Amino acid sequence: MLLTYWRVHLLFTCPPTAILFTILSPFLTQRDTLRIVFHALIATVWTFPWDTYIIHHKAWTYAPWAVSGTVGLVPVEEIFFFIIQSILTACVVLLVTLPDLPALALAPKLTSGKRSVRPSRLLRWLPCVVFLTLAAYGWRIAEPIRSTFYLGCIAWWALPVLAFLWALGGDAILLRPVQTCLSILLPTAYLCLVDVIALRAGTWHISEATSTGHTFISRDLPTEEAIFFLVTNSLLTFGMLTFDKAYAILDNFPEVIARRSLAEARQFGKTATPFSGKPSQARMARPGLTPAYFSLLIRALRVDVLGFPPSTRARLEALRETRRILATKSKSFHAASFIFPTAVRTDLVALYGFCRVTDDLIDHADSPESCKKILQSLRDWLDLLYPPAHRPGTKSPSKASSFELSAFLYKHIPAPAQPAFLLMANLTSRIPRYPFDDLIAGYEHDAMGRQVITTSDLIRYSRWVAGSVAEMCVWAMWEADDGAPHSLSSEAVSERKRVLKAAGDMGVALQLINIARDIQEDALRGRIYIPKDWFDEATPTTSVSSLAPVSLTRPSHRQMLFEADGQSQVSNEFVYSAYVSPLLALADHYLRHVGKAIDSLPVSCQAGVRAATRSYLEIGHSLRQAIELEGEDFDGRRVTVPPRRRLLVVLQQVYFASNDQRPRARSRPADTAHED
Ligand SMILES: CC1=C(/C=C/C(C)=C/C=C/C(C)=C/C=C/C=C(C)/C=C/C=C(C)/C=C/C2=C(C)CCCC2(C)C)C(C)(C)CCC1
Repeated sequence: MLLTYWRVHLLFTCPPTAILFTILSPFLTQRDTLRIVFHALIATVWTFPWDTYIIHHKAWTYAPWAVSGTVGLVPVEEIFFFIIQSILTACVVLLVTLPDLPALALAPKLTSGKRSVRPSRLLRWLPCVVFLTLAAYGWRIAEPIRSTFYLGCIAWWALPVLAFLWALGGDAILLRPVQTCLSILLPTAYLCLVDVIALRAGTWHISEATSTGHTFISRDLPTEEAIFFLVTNSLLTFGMLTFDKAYAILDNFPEVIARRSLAEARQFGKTATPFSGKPSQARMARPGLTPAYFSLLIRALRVDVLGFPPSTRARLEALRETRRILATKSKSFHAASFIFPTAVRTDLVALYGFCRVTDDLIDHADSPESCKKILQSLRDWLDLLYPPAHRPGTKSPSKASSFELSAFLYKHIPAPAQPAFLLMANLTSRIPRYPFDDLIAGYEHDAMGRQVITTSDLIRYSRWVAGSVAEMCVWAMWEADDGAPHSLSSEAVSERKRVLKAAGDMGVALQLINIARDIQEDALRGRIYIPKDWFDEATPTTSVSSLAPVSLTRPSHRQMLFEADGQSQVSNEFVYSAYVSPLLALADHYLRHVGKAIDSLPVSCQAGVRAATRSYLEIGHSLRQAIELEGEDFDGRRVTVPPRRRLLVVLQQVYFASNDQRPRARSRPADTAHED
């Protein structure tokens, strides 16, 4: 069977591209699509005239039976090749950089004190000089009658663009050496293999007169072809990573981009007010093949990262440190964050880092007084970040300067926690104050040893500690949504309110599952979150009796659990199932509207939220299974979900979640008359 040019594509270039595209599709953002389309376009525009020129000089020829038609001298299949290779390599870049935070590749880690910037400047400019020199040499040797024609043509055609890309993004590319090498070498190796197959089948032919005759690895692979794929994949990889650099600056350090107008400058300092639309100008630009968008990207790329002002540099280091802490202390969160688009991921790292370190500060406080001091410091921090609302007739309160913020941190917050505070300060333009206040109220509840008396106390507590965090995440997702409208209609505002309510409910549900899993562990730490009145046989409330009908009448339950406080172990006679099941039923109640609300989140975040929620719900599922099997003998051990099962659930949610598989309540308790 003759291997026509279309067959080469159908058999060898389309399938891997389709597979990679399908793997990536749940994670693709508008920006990614734009990057891919841009590269396919520019590859075609840049390569077509050059290809016409080398075909004209017969550097390469194609068998007439192998092509279906031509545009000028160039076969249509060849034009398709420019496009498909761009998509293939762009997908490889996206895949290998999926777990990255591109902001961290903006500048090398600050080591002891001030580092010399000379080596980095040298590395940024030296390759440009080398590329341009080689391009000039290529121009000299690219005479049509010489055996160096094809090699020379590749050099003068590709190397000036490589030099340009290196000048724009070389510093960021250098800091991602593994990702860069993989993105270039994997498609290069594969396309060389395809090339060998096509050359052997006679689909196309490289002229002996205009090539050096050297081969690489295989006898059938001319060195020029290997170099050709190496440089084209380098062009695509450098281009993709340079876009990443621009986005990292726009998303994380918009203040360093030259401000053009006073209005724009004001926007940078604006704090989020509920539903005011998108606050930051730099993030507001909608991706598109428009001059305005590209001029914004170029402005970002013109920033000298090594010359970042100290406060910006400090934030970059804070991000690095917070990410390091999360990667060691919270592996599952760290892994789960890969599912989110990078613009959201940085904010989620900042949020989670802040929650984690503030929780640790409270947990490790050595006395109730120091606990109170920490709580007060947290509130003072919020006052600095969110000046009180401006009242008519009074002087408008101004935001604290970065000097004031640093001075506050230095005085009141232990050094290891400071990076997380610094990062969180960057979120105030996207997340309003109220969920942070709620979180602090939750900390206070724990720190002051307050008791959970009623079901509504339990729900309020769960809203404070978990619902608040879920709402913060939703705010971060909206802000990073590049497809969101710039001003919101009244329907969009009510939709957002509904989503925020559902996010709060989801936080409550997940916290209830957490409590159900950790009853024993919490009791050993002196914390009991089961409402006290669930133990009270004398006055069972309607809702409690419907939720926990089985063993509330057992005389010794209340005593046993509360006696565990301060003792070394919890009695084995405690009937855990009597409290775990109602807690799970209550969680189901709060999950009722969650699935629908997830569908209203920015599309690029839906897979991540679904996967994170679903894998958490698996804990509830495992608890239920244990209770179904063991009944009243269930001993309250901390159930875990095996990593394989978790991975499966995540994959299923990311790739196959249909409406009936999305996170939702299992069943509705008979009586769900909870106050909340
Ligand atoms: C020839 C030949 C062939 C093939 C072909 C092909 C396949 C091609 C491809 C090609 C390609 C695939 C190319 C590519 C290119 C690319 C480029 C050229 C790029 C550029 C870029 C840029 C320039 C960018 C820039 C930027 C950024 C990055 C950011 C923002 C801003 C700006 C826009 C500035 C064969 C083997 C068949 C046979 C023999 C011969």
